[in-house]
Amino acid sequence: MAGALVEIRGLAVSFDGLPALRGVDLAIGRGEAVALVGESGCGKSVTWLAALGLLPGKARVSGSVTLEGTELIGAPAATLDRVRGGRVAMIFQDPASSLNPVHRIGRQIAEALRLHRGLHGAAAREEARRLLDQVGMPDARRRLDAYPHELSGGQNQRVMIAMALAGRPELLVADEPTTALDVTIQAQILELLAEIRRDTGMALVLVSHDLGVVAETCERVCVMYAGRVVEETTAERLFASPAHPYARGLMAALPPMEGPRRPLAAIPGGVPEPWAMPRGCAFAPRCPRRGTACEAAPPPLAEVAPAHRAACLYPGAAAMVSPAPRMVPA
Ligand SMILES: Nc1ncnc2c1ncn2[C@@H]1O[C@H](COP(=O)(O)OP(=O)(O)OP(=O)(O)O)[C@@H](O)[C@H]1O
Repeated sequence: MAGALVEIRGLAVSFDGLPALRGVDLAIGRGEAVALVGESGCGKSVTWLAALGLLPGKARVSGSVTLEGTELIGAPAATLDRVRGGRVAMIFQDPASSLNPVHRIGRQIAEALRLHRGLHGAAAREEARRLLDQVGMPDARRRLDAYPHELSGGQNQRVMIAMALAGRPELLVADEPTTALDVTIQAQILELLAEIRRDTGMALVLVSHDLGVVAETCERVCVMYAGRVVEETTAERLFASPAHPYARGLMAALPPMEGPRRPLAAIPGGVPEPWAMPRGCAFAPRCPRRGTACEAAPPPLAEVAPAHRAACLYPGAAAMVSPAPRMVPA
């Protein structure tokens, strides 16, 4: 993507010699909202933890992640410290485990403001209050003195978002930000993220396994499978005409919006274990449309239509009886 804010190329990660990411390619434009979806363990979180240098020391990382041209993989700790919580912020599923239980939330937000904006004392406290107001915390001034255990899960997630905003990020990565919350609160938090994006122009990456959440919040969707991006297009197009059989399976597993209830179509089989990764397409063992070519080498992520890429030799709508493989340049 020309002039991308973040460009990820060939990102590979392994733990103890076992692959978790196997060459992820992904670009995020300025102000864009992109969803990363896929089954548990496909590498959605590891992608961003690797990008921000947050993986444990045993992780082996290769490939490239650039933030407006600055390489982050292997960057000095000081560079990563400035980027994390500054230009790129990340929030996680369980706010309680990210907040410090023994410090008042005002102090925790003020600390983020000190680190990333050099604010101290009354100025930091006033800005912390403003941020809590911005994230819709009721009675923000009084809440500055609360401890995390005195707030609800939804309120703690708002605190996490306020802390993330403290560094005026250009990109917020929200990793399953609503999974631990009940349904009505989920909707409020998603609306809040959308509103902040509109107001600040920051880009948003939403990591989620919930396609409903994705459809409402993001313009573009990247579907991951077994450590790779297998399809990437607009949310609208993905829902209307998914090209990769895995994405088609995910769509078929969605409950209908209206009309009579029908049983959920499950994708038979499971994600391959890292120690038994197929040589070719990782989805081939589960794929109703696989051909012998699929087992030879992993298909590249290639354009199937304008602004629509899929890593499949037989992309498209109808199941074919005797498919002819798509020609891919060597
Ligand atoms: N610290 C770690 N040590 C060893 N393996 C790890 C570690 N962190 C992640 N992995 C492995 O990396 C792979 C990708 O994990 P990741 O958490 O990115 O998946 P995910 O798509 O975000 O799943 P979920 O939706 O469950 O969060 C998994 O096989 C996981 O077991």
